[in-house]
Amino acid sequence: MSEVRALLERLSVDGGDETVLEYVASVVEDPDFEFGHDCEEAMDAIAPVLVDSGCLPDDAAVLQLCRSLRSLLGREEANGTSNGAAGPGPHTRSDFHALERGPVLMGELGDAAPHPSDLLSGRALIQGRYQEGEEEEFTVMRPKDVLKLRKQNERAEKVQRAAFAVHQAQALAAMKGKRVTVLRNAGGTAVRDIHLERFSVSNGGADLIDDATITLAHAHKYGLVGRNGTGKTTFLRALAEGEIKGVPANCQVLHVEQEVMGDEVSALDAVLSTDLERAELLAEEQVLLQALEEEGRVAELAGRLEAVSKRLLEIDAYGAESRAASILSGLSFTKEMMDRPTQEFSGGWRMRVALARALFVEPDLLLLDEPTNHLDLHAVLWLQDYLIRQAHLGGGGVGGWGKTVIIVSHAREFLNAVCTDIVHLHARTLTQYKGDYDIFARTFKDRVKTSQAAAAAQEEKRAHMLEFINKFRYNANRAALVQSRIKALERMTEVEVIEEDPSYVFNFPTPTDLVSPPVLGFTDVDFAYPGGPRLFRDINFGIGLESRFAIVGPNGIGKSTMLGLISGTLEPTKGFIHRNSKLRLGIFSQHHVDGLDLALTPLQYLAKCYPGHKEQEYRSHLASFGMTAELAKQTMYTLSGGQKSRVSFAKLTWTKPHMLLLDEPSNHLDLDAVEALVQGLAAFKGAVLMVSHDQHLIESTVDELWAVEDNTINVFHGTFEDYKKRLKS
Ligand SMILES: Nc1ncnc2c1ncn2[C@@H]1O[C@H](COP(=O)(O)OP(=O)(O)OP(=O)(O)O)[C@@H](O)[C@H]1O
Ligand SMILES: Nc1ncnc2c1ncn2[C@@H]1O[C@H](COP(=O)(O)OP(=O)(O)OP(=O)(O)O)[C@@H](O)[C@H]1O
Repeated sequence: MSEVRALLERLSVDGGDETVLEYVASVVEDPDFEFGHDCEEAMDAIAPVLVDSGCLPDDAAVLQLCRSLRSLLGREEANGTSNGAAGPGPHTRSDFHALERGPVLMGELGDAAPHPSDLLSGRALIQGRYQEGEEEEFTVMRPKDVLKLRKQNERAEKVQRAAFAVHQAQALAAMKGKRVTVLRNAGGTAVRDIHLERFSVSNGGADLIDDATITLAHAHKYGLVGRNGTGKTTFLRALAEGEIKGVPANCQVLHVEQEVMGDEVSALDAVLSTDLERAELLAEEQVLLQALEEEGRVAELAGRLEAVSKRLLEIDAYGAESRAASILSGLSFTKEMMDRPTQEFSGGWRMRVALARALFVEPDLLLLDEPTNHLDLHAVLWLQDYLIRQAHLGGGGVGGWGKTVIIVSHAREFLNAVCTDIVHLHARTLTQYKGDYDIFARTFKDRVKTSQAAAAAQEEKRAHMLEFINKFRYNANRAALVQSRIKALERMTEVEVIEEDPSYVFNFPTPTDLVSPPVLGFTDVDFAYPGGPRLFRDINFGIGLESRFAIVGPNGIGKSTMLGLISGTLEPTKGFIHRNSKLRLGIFSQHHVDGLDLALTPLQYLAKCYPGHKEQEYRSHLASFGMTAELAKQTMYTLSGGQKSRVSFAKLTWTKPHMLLLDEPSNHLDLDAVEALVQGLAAFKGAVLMVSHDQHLIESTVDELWAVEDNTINVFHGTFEDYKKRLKS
């Protein structure tokens, strides 16, 4: 261990956090690292991460550490100004939080700014990359200043990366610490309605819900809807973490947000093991039976064995396995998959295990966060039926549902099928509506109209009164009337205007060049993953720039694989795929978030992916997918699901592709954004190929359905509704 690392460990609370200390050591040991005047720069770089991770209690402790480190590394300041008493450092934790909004960007450098992308991407002014005609837009900086700025940006990026590492470590620890258990009410009063009164929710300094009050009626199914980034997920988290008052102490709340941790336990056991009482009783039964057999202690053990067996029957312990299996099967697990260790499943499938556990546990309040995003159409239809059917059974208890559910979802059909009520998060308030999504949408529209009409009428009335007052103000005969108008005017209360959300536009740029046919064609293509079964055989088709189709098919049949073959990320095992060398593709993968560098801001990310442009270009491109200037500067791990999707859209369209390959593009997007996507795709002049189970998106954007079945792909002659019926049957 280096001396620096040892010093860090010695001065940290409880020896510090491994990841954080490694990071801090690597930062300060960098020969280019500058401590700055009285360790100012060092504080900038390491104080936030050390304090936020709990390694050091406050900035004062970090300042002392910085001074010790500087002396250890022999980087004392020449004038020796640094030996003052320890006190609060010049930089505070809020500086660090400000960094979550990105490092200093060029817009903040005023006229002295060099070409922004050169700095964003950490390159080039030094290499003399200015293009002709651009000189008038900025004053050329001295190379020394550019280097300094570049270093600042690099340092800021390092801090962002450390913050992200800490965030991930914390999320992992929280996930490990979560215990999901079937709780049985030991004679206490069953949980009925839940009243949440006067609560507020914020995240990273953003106020998301302000002084809201709602009642969750027992066994109702609530759809929680609202624009991307309004705070739905944050609200559910706060509810699950017990941060909102009003949830009774005996109310079990379960939030299905993250997949289960992968280990050697099978999917079926991962579900069954949530019933701790059952597991313990079964184990005890085994021990008792064995003792009876081996030691013959009948008189001593019979009583306990009888009690254990009675309780096992009471809790339907022997029916649990078939119940767990039927849930997993509904979520598209085959028998073989149920016995497979969870560590062998992808994130999406482990998410389904988490969902299966929650359905098995039947908590008093179940919180589902965009459940349909992880499911294939078959599983979505099953879940929909499961929640409705079980709800109608009512009453709860083993086998029944009848518990309260809040579902965050942007899937209109799903919300309509399942929800009894809608909770709308809008303008930092929560409003409850009876009925399904469509009823809510109509009612909300009416409320907006009515409130605007009432406000307009009020305004007109006010204007009339003012006119009267002004006209007769000096008329003694009308003095009483004027006085009464003034009083009435004072008494007039403001009419609350419900603002509609501003409309979105998604702008898919039109390619500036054309590609002549043949654009893309499959000739006798076969495909199998190494060691896997053959997924496609003898596939032949062509795609032009006017093609618009959705690939449909049951789960695991090969839809995403087909998109991979079309895009060239997968090679056929036999046959040939022709792709015009001029063809540019824009690919939105189902797991697009995995491709984002979450420690960066959207601006930094675009500049890294496509260097050599002005900051304003990146900004306006991000804006064309609804990313505001604020969001463009926020580190991406702090963005909501829908906000991250927008960054992916911005990235894939930067090159002005001729063909869009979209795998579940509407997942995470709010309904208005899906509408913007529909309009954007309609206006797009190029090919659109998608995999989706979003009925509205499919019906409004593609001309054909291509169904994958029996190792081949064929045009399906019928609507998506027809296809759904076929899948259900
Ligand atoms: N550090 C931060 N600084 C500023 N804003 C933040 C920070 N962290 C989170 N936020 C904001 O808080 C909000 C959290 O959104 P949340 O994920 O709860 O929204 P959501 O309604 O679930 O969105 P979606 O529909 O896209 O899933 C987002 O707008 C996000 O940008
Ligand atoms: N990289 C891989 N290596 C091996 N097998 C894979 C790989 N990716 C997918 N598979 C398998 O290939 C089959 C087809 O997968 P694919 O993801 O194309 O199906 P899909 O129809 O898109 O499914 P979904 O609806 O779940 O997205 C599945 O059985 C899957 O387990």
